[in-house]
Amino acid sequence: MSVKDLTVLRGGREVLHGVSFDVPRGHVVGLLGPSGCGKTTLMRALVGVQIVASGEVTVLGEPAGSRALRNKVGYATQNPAVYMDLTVAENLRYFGAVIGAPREDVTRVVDEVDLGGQAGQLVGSLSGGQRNRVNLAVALLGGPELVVLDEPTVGLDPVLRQELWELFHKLAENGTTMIVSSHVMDEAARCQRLLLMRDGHLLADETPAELRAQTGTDDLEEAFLRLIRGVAA
Ligand SMILES: Nc1ncnc2c1ncn2[C@@H]1O[C@H](COP(=O)(O)OP(=O)(O)OP(=O)(O)O)[C@@H](O)[C@H]1O
Repeated sequence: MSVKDLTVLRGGREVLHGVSFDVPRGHVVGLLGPSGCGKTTLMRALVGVQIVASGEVTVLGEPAGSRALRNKVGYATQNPAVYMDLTVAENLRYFGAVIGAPREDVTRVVDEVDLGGQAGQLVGSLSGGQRNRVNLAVALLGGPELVVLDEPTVGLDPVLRQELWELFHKLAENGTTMIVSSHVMDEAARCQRLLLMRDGHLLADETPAELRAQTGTDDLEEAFLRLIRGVAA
């Protein structure tokens, strides 16, 4: 996947200012940065639903959003986009049918997000964290080659967060590229690559080890702050 000189305007204001990076397949990539820095906008451009002012976004060798990518890219938005008056399984069967996923995929993704016990429950009656996991399960239907997840671990307890990160790595080991956004730096250490953003600019594109070495601290939150101060200096 490659992004070249991507500029995006939202509400008449430039919110991404010429962002460029490459992501190799089968990596877990963290997209990190403070609220409002442009993470969601960048993710929208990757899945091809964002109007871009200029630049190029290429996904699995195709222009982002092209028809050939329809079944190859999974996207979970920050706010769950599932039907409240359907059960977990009904939602997954419905979205699976839309993208032509095999029926047995429903059981697989329900297990992956650990919602086996809630499969027959109405989504409207689930907790916020469980609802987020239904949203995540939808993104995993059909076994996409690129999965883009907007803050998938918000509101989850530490055990579940740990399990989801293990799932992301398992999927990546099988060749899926995972782009996962977060605004909490303690998730950064769980990623193989980090894209650090601030105010619509990409500040860094490196591994956690490289970031630690470059900034001279083991604490990734502090590393991010040092990077910002360095850029400002
Ligand atoms: N529909 C819109 N109209 C105008 N401005 C927008 C719109 N959507 C987003 N923006 C602006 O674009 C910038 C980037 O927003 P974006 O949602 O990409 O940030 P983010 O890093 O994902 O934030 P968060 O972590 O809070 O979700 C922000 O300044 C935001 O106010």
